[in-house]
Amino acid sequence: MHPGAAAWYDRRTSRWSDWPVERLVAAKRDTTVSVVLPALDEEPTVGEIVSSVVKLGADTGLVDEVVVVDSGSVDDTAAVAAAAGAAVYHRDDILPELGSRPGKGEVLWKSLLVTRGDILVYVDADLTDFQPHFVTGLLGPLLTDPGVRLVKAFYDRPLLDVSAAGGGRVTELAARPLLNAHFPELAGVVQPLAGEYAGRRSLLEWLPFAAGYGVETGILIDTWRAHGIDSIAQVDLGERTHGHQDTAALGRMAATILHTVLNRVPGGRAEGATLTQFQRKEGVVTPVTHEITWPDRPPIRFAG
Ligand SMILES: O=c1ccn([C@@H]2O[C@H](COP(=O)(O)OP(=O)(O)O[C@H]3O[C@H](CO)[C@@H](O)[C@H](O)[C@H]3O)[C@@H](O)[C@H]2O)c(=O)[nH]1
Ligand SMILES: O=C(O)[C@H](O)COP(=O)(O)O
Repeated sequence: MHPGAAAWYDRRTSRWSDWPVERLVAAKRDTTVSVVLPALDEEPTVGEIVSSVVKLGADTGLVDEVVVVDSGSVDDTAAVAAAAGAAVYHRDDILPELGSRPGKGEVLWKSLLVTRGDILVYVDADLTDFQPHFVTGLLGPLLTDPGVRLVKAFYDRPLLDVSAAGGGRVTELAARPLLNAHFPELAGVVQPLAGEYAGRRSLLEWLPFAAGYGVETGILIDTWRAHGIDSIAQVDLGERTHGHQDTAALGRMAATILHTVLNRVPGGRAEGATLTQFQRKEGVVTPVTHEITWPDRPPIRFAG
């Protein structure tokens, strides 16, 4: 590992149990916290997560608002989330004059306009084992160290037998090799694609947001470039289970992440914005071309 990355790993890695609720309550004072769930057709899971975060807020005061940003769901995600106590916004209703692009990056970017927290905690809406310590663990380094601006989660994924402590397939086959090659100072980040992370508004409002599934990789690289490695911390949250996509969908995710990384390499540039995959249709192998990326959204400070 890059020596700077190894030293960072030792300094900036903690476990959720290092951050007891009482300590965080004492440290929070007048800092406000928004928990944001990006959601595309997550009706089966979103309600339970929202209820659990709302209860955490009511019990401890650590969460000031819970917001779901709907990414174009066709199921009852929005109604279920609202019934569970979230403020729900549809992506098309935020900055409507700019239209809406598909993907997760868009809704995280737009979430900055409908939340007011000094700290934003992002949680995926498809988790099947959400626990309140996902939020408290991510808040720990931010509430106790003013030098920390971004906190990434990592966890075991018990349903997969390969390298439970590692990331998913895109993490191991694309994101990690790319980051080690182009940004070796970030090689100590256990799960760069984790959808659970928290950042200061004062950081996030000044960053561009990469499209779709490039958003995590972009935020990580851009935070490191703007503020250095010690502005980032990571927390072991224990175990996490979530929905899984098929290989073709993950191929498109990997392509988006490849574009995000290459566009941040000095002098680098990814060509095109499409990925051609192949399907057999009525006995004939047929190319299918997907749009996989769009230009970054600019820092919301310049767009809102
Ligand atoms: O167009 C989209 C696609 C996804 N989501 C939501 O984003 C979250 C994560 O999406 P998911 O498809 O479950 O991602 P994974 O396949 O699990 O991908 C992993 O890797 C991605 C790339 O870094 C991260 O964005 C994810 O958070 C991380 O869990 C979920 O709440 C989705 O509903 C949207 O809001 N809009
Ligand atoms: O995080 C990742 O690398 C991708 O989302 C794939 O995860 P999975 O292999 O757990 O489905």
